[in-house]
Amino acid sequence: MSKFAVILPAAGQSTRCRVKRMKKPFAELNRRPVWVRSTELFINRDDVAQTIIVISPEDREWFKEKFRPNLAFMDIEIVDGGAERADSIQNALARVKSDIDFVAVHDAARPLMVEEWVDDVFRTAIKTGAAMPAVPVTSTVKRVNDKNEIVETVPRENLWLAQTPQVFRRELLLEAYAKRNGLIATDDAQLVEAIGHTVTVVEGSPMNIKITTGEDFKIASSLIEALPKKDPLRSLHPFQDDPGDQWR
Ligand SMILES: Nc1ccn([C@@H]2O[C@H](COP(=O)(O)OP(=O)(O)OP(=O)(O)O)[C@@H](O)[C@H]2O)c(=O)n1
Ligand SMILES: C[C@](O)(CO)[C@H](O)COP(=O)(O)O
Repeated sequence: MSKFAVILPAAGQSTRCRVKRMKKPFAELNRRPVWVRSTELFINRDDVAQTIIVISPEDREWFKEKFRPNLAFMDIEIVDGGAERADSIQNALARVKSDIDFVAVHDAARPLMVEEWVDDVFRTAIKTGAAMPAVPVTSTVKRVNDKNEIVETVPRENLWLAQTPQVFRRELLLEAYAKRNGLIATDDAQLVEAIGHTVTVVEGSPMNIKITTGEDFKIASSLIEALPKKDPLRSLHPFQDDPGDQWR
């Protein structure tokens, strides 16, 4: 069985969204912290051998104290975040063990992923070396200037919205970050593309939203009940190399 490390970036400043003055990964979504929802998806998987959460240095001691009960039951490493998301990932990547085959990077601010969707991305990454979920753009796309005037209608054919977890062979992601040269990439796939490696998209679900604003909390709260329920028999047979399932 391939061994995966999971990196959960949770070190952002959450400038677009504070809930009771708390940064979004630490706020509660339907009575459970966002970061816990995002982490528990991975921490109990048989194929996940290492879990790292990235926390801003300013939050580190507070985080360890506030979530001591949760952390007590999780074999999870806390790494300091950086100024940009890519800096945070780079810090965590340096701690990934050498016997890890694949690295999955999943925004702690995306608490609505479900197990079978993760299986699909993991399975595709095993086959291709690099995979990520995305959803096709379904609305018309406009480019707008700073006066809110439309300057262009962007052709939306073959445009997809990237999501996470983004999953890469460990050596590939290490090479991509080693050649980053300070590029402020907004996702990890961009760095892998930049070194010429194909990244395969797995069609995802629009329900796998990233909590960015307060409105997203309301959307996420209502979506939780709509998520596919976990198949109780699924965990008895972790995925093998069966044909890639389509997202339900
Ligand atoms: N320097 C950073 C920036 C972002 N993130 C994490 O990357 C994910 C996606 O980033 P985003 O949604 O942009 O979060 P913030 O940067 O906190 O949001 P904002 O831009 O509103 O400050 C989040 O889980 C965030 O905590 C991180 O670990 N380190
Ligand atoms: C990684 C990501 O979630 C893919 O859509 C997105 O790029 C994160 O961007 P952010 O500005 O750091 O939220």
